[in-house]
Amino acid sequence: MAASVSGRTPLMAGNWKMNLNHLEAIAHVQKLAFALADKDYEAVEVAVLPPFTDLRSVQTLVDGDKLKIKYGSQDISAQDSGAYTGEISGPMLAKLKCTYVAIGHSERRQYHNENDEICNAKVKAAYKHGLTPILCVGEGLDIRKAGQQVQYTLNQLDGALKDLPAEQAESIVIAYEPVWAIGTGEVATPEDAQEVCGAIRGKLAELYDQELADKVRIQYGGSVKSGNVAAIMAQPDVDGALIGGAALDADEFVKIVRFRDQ
Ligand SMILES: O=C[C@H](O)COP(=O)(O)O
Repeated sequence: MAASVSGRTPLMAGNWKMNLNHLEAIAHVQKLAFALADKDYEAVEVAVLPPFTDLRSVQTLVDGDKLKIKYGSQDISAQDSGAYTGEISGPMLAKLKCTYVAIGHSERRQYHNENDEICNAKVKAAYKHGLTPILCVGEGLDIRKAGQQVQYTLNQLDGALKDLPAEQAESIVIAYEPVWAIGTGEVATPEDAQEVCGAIRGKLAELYDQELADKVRIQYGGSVKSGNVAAIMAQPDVDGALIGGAALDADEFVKIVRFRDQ
């Protein structure tokens, strides 16, 4: 897989949220696999984050057809096992050969009251079981209007990475998702994305060191589409995108993966 000038391979991840059942998931991944060619995977890492109920089907397809698409879950329990009704554990996700797990998505923070402490425990649970976290951070509209987006987002980062050793932190993926841009069609400008993604890299250098910070991939998320992805990806500290709505359309997702062609 080829890396960019930065040395970081871009990661395009489709977060399906609560969409597509397991049969639709198979059809969708087959469509992606048919459209994507070796040259796409050489330039970009491609991943999907389906609902839990789809993961076994996606695993069977990816394994059986030896697909290069990676997959992961949208959440993980901080616990390994036990009386936690409705939760899905790290060992279960590892058994399904998930590569990634999204942690702290703003919808989890908003609807399930997940705070930085919970995100921190989930990040540690992911590493404990060999899963790579995609840690989501980002400010709401009120914070943005107050001009506090950088400080707010860095505080979330700081909290979620508490006591995380460098050997783990160096492989984490951070997704900067301004909440006001999620599912609204209101995309942050490339400069808005760079401001916070650059600050995230700076914070990683402060918490660890510059070498580690330069390895970490930082995605932008929030109304990413084929028409705006190239300008966002042109920013020096943006190494991919976490795509919601547009990832549900296979043709559109493939165009996003091929952002270089635009
Ligand atoms: O995880 C993905 C983000 O929440 C972005 O969603 P969106 O592309 O539908 O705005």
